[in-house]
Amino acid sequence: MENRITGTWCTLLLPLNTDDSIDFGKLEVQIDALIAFGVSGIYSNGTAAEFYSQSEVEFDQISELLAERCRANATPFQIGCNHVNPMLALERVKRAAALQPDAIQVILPDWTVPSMDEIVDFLMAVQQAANPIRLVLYNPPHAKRVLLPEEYGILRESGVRLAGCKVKGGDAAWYAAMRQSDPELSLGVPGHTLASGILAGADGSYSNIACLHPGAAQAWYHLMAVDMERALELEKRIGLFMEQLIRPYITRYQYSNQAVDKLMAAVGGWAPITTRLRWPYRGVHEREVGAVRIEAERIIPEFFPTN
Ligand SMILES: CC(=O)N[C@H]1[C@H]([C@H](O)[C@H](O)CO)O[C@](O)(C(=O)O)C[C@@H]1O
Repeated sequence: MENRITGTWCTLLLPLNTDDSIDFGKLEVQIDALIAFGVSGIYSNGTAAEFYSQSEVEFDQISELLAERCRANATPFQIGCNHVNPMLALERVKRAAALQPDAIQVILPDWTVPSMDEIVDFLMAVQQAANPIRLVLYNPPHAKRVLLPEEYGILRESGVRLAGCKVKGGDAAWYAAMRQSDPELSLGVPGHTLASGILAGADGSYSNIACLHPGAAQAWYHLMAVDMERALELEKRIGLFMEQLIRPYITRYQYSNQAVDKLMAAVGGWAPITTRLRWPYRGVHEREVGAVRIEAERIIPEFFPTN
């Protein structure tokens, strides 16, 4: 089982100046803070890191910085090579592979719905470009095509060897079908339900609540191994926090997932991250941060350690 991708994986979040340029100094501080918390791993360029609006030069700078800091500190890292343009995604994979990450993440081609044959063609080329670096398929619920468990089996039979997937998860039948399709696939699920996810058969998470506090999210992951009952009790309160304080920004005010991930980081205050998102997406206003923090501290004090 030692090859499985487990634990709490923390996303990078782009620190942006008021002209929308990236503050690389602050990004380095953020990466070093994540490393100091001893998290299971760090990844770049998911949705939360705003991969969809980076230039190729910025992509390279971010990947190189992450690789350099993680390698110096023996911290596992994955590079997101996601791009809605499959040609550019493939080029990103070639450049990222040279940095020797623990895995490379890719999304499926995502403008028109890809057929299964097209998906296999895409992933076979990506696999060859990444070799020997392993692949994680980032297939979120909002992807144009969300793969069914049996389709992971088709990928495997076609020669695509995925190390992991980053997905929404599902019920007991979904976990059983995934295991049957590809027993070697590490199942990475959302952060705020990780304890029940682990009970059901997940390996780890690409975690939203690690944005709130990476150290607390990691401690929660460790708690799952020693006292699942307490971990599940904390999950209930994390759920309350999400429902009461975070989800309304999405459902009522139409903010994006990445907007609330950055809001959580600003609320947690563990690194210099503001709520700003790159144009044209909107971040939650900074003035909301204080009020959310007061309420959040009441519900999940574990995420606001004092030292
Ligand atoms: C609820 C939750 O944890 N959301 C996280 C999602 C899911 O892990 C993924 O979509 C699989 O469902 O991934 C991100 O968007 C990402 O990697 O950028 C970060 C976000 O915080």
